[in-house]
Amino acid sequence: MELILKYFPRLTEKQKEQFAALYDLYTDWNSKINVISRKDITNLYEHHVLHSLGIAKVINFTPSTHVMDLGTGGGFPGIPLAILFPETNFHLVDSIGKKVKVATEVAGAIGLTNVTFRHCRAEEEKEKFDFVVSRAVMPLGDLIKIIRKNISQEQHNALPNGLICLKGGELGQETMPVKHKTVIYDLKEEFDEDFFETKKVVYVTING
Ligand SMILES: C[S@@+](CC[C@H](N)C(=O)[O-])C[C@H]1O[C@@H](n2cnc3c(N)ncnc32)[C@H](O)[C@@H]1O
Repeated sequence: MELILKYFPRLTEKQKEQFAALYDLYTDWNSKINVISRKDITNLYEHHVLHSLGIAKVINFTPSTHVMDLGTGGGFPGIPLAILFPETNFHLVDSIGKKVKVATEVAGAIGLTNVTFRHCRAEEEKEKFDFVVSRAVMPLGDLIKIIRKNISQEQHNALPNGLICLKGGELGQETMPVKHKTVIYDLKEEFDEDFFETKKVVYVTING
C-alpha cells in the first residue's frame, strides 16, 4: 500500500482505504477462484495494482470518460483505475463468468460506484467508449480488430480516443499496427522496482 502512495501521493482518505482493502479481498477471493497466480498474491500491490496504475502515468482520464477493460479477469487494470479516477466510468468485460464475479464482489466491497460489469466475449460488446484498456489478454493486432467498433468519435481527453494496453517484455515479437499511430511508454521510467524493467504501456490511436 505504501508503494501506491510512493507514486500517487495525493490520494484521498477514501482512495487510501479502498486500495488498502484490496489485499484481504483478493487474498480471500483468490483462494476460492483463481484470478492471479497464487504465488503472486504477496506481490499484489507491485505486480497488479501499481502495474494497472501505469496507465495513469500516460493519461489522466477526464471526468465522465467511458473506458472498457477488455478481459479484466479479477479486475485488472479496471479496479485500480476506477479507484484512482472516481469520476470516470469503467466497464469491465470478461468471457469467464466466475472471474467477473470476483471483480464484481471486490468492487462492491469497497463501494465503487463508477464500474459496470459484463460477462461476455468482447466481440459481442457493442457499446461505445472513449478508451479500451487491457492487460495480458491477446496480441495487439487481435485487440485492435475487436475494439475498433467500440471506440467513439467524440473526444474528451488530452489524448485522442484509442486502446491503452499493458504489455510485458514479449512486445518484440508482436506486430505493431501500421495503420494507427502507436506510442510505447516504458514503465521503468516511472517506477523504480525491477518488475517494471521490461514493462510497457502501448497506446494506439483509433479514430484520432
Ligand atoms: C491472462 S487473463 C488477464 C486478466 C486481467 N486482465 C489481468 O491482467 O489480471 C486474460 C483474460 O482475458 C479474458 N479474455 C480472453 N479473450 C477474451 C475475449 N475475447 N473477450 C473477453 N474476455 C476475454 C479471459 O477470460 C481471461 O480472464
